[in-house]
Amino acid sequence: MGVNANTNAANRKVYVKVPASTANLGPGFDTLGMALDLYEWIEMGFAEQTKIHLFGDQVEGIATDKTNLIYKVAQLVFEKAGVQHPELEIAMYSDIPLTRGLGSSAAAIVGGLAAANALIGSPLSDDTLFQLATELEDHPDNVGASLFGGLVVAFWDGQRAEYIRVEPDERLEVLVAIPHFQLATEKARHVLPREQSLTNAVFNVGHSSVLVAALCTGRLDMIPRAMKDALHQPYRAALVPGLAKILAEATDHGALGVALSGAGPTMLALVDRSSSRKAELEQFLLDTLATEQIEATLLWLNPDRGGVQVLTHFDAGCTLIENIKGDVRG
Ligand SMILES: Nc1ncnc2c1ncn2[C@@H]1O[C@H](COP(=O)(O)OP(=O)(O)O)[C@@H](O)[C@H]1O
Ligand SMILES: N[C@@H](CCOP(=O)(O)O)C(=O)O
Repeated sequence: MGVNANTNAANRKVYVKVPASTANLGPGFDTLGMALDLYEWIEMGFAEQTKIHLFGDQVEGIATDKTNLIYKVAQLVFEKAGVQHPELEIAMYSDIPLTRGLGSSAAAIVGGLAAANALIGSPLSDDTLFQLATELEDHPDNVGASLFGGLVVAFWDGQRAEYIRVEPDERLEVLVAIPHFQLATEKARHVLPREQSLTNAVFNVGHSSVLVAALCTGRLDMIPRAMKDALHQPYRAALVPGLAKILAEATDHGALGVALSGAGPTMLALVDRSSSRKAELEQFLLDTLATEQIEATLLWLNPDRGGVQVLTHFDAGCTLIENIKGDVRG
């Protein structure tokens, strides 16, 4: 994370850009995450009175008072650093859809932590931010990916989270089908059984291990067999019409592997970017969801490799939205 620190300026502002993420990648329940090139931007500065401005289509229902998640995580950073800044001006623009399994809450947490830390001169290390983010999100897969970018293999034992970042294979492209309905992660976790069989545990340890090894060694041919799960997708399929068929058949239509993205309802296919079957895969996903009367948006994405970025080239005279349009998105 690059930081432009100037801690003394009361009118100082920082800007961060934070990627969306897909968690689990099938068998890696709560342990495998990949950052995606879909972003949220946050501007944060000190203020006399707290003001929160939200821009974009993906902000419905987000609080604009001190209950806002970004405000609250910023206060955690200040507390941890031993400073007090109760009044903040925050602006946020996001392209990450809410409650769809693309890590919007993790992006808000990571973006809020990174912005607040940069605002006070970055006293907290990346590892401290990762520990804080994992505790807040309750699992390290999304937050690790949004923080560090790329593919993050992680675990959390309730005390500490550990991770290894893996560079995603250049050949990997991602197709997501984002249904036009929301599914809160909390609800999708409630359908999971508290206890699992040894058979399921062994199935997932094996598949997840081989999937990680395949992703680390460029064995894309192994992804179709390794990207299978017994711990969460079978239970969550009841919440996402069409998921069971898509999981069973997408590899027959050109996907390397397919999974529920995070807790859903978005479905994600890994695709070899040189594949000649992209249109066939798109049609299969749309037809399957249409049969279930599910409207969905398809998006082609790439892995994000940089994770959260503290931006230094924003124009302090512009609003966040003007900056994003002008400088970031061209
Ligand atoms: N930018 C944001 N600012 C504040 N809260 C946010 C932001 N993004 C997400 N959230 C909170 O996170 C919730 C979605 O989290 P969750 O159910 O885990 O879904 P997902 O992370 O898959 O999008 C939203 O309903 C909202 O409460
Ligand atoms: N491992 C978690 C991931 C939730 O991700 P989200 O993007 O849906 O918030 C889970 O599967 O519950």
